[in-house]
Amino acid sequence: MRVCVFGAGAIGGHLLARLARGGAEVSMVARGAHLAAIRADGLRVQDRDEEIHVRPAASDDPAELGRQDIVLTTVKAHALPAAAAMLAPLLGPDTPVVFVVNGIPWWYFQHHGGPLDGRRLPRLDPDDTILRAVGLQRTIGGVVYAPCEVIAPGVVRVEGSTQHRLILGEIDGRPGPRVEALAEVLRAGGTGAEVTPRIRDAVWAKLMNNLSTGPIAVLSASVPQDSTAEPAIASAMRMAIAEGAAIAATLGCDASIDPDWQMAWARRSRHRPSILQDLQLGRQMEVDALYTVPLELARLAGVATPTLDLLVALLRQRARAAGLYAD
Ligand SMILES: NC(=O)C1=CN([C@@H]2O[C@H](COP(=O)(O)OP(=O)(O)OC[C@H]3O[C@@H](n4cnc5c(N)ncnc54)[C@H](OP(=O)(O)O)[C@@H]3O)[C@@H](O)[C@H]2O)C=CC1
Ligand SMILES: CC(C)(CO)C(=O)C(=O)O
Repeated sequence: MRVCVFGAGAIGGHLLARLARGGAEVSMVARGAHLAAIRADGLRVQDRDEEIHVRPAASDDPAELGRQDIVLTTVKAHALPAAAAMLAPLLGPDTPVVFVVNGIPWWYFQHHGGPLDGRRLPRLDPDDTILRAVGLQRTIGGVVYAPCEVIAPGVVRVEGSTQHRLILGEIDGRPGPRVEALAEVLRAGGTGAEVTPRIRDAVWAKLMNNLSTGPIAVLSASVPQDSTAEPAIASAMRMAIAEGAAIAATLGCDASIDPDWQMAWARRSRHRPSILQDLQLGRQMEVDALYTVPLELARLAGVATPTLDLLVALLRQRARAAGLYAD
């Protein structure tokens, strides 16, 4: 199976290493110092007590990598429109594209059913750029659990505080050999992979994690383990989970998150949530998919979210003040 990971930073590097170990013929689109390091010395992924060293074909020009059996995009949500516009050389007539991304994905209401079916999310896909470049037939949803960080160009570290897994789902819920085949290679590579007919449930379940830990991490400049030690913060995290679950339920999803499990994870985690990494590294912050849009959906669904309203307003203000978000 020829697989290209477009935007192989932290998450993409982790998945690429597992795909390579599972037997896929892997390539990656990257750029800058990270690309230069990988071209010179391969990609090193430190996962708990082992290091996976791979030497994938790597380029900033997809035309050099050619047509693939499957493409995974692992760029931040705000980088997707530009990335989508570059995908064409990687796509054969039937090449699927898995969008591995946190937050509400651009395709959320496509094949959704009911009165909201087909609704666009212009904050995530302005002018339908992604929709037009990729199309719905190719689109597969991807939700990932794996706390990762690029710790030096060409080097990714994966934290061990959670069970690593990629959850895959066709956006119309049909069972599909293409998602099963990818999951199989990932499992062979030693990481978790699941296929679900209800990918939107998985989107919301993961969002509970980001809603409860991301804004607080940014505002306190702390990892979850340190924040949860403060009772008032831990209580705000529980409120955020309850409000997020209420939005999901009103939109017909089961976020099926056990708040005690989520809090127990937070108490163990010394991972810098990726939104805090963005702030501290001076990178554009992934605010809209993870925070602005979920609250817009809350308003659409008529759900009150007072705790999240405050946390997200403060986060947006912090991101603007840092010059890493404009809106
Ligand atoms: N990190 C984590 O622990 C987790 C992250 N996630 C989610 O996964 C997604 C990816 O996050 P993460 O891996 O942390 O992000 P990273 O920034 O580490 O990786 C994205 C990579 O894509 C590159 N990129 C972006 N646009 C292009 C382009 N046009 N051409 C070539 N390369 C490009 C970036 O390069 P450059 O740096 O030059 O912009 C960067 O190397 C996000 O939605 C995030 O929320 C989910 C679970 C955990
Ligand atoms: C918090 C975490 C690691 C959850 O897997 C995440 O999604 C992120 O860092 O953005």
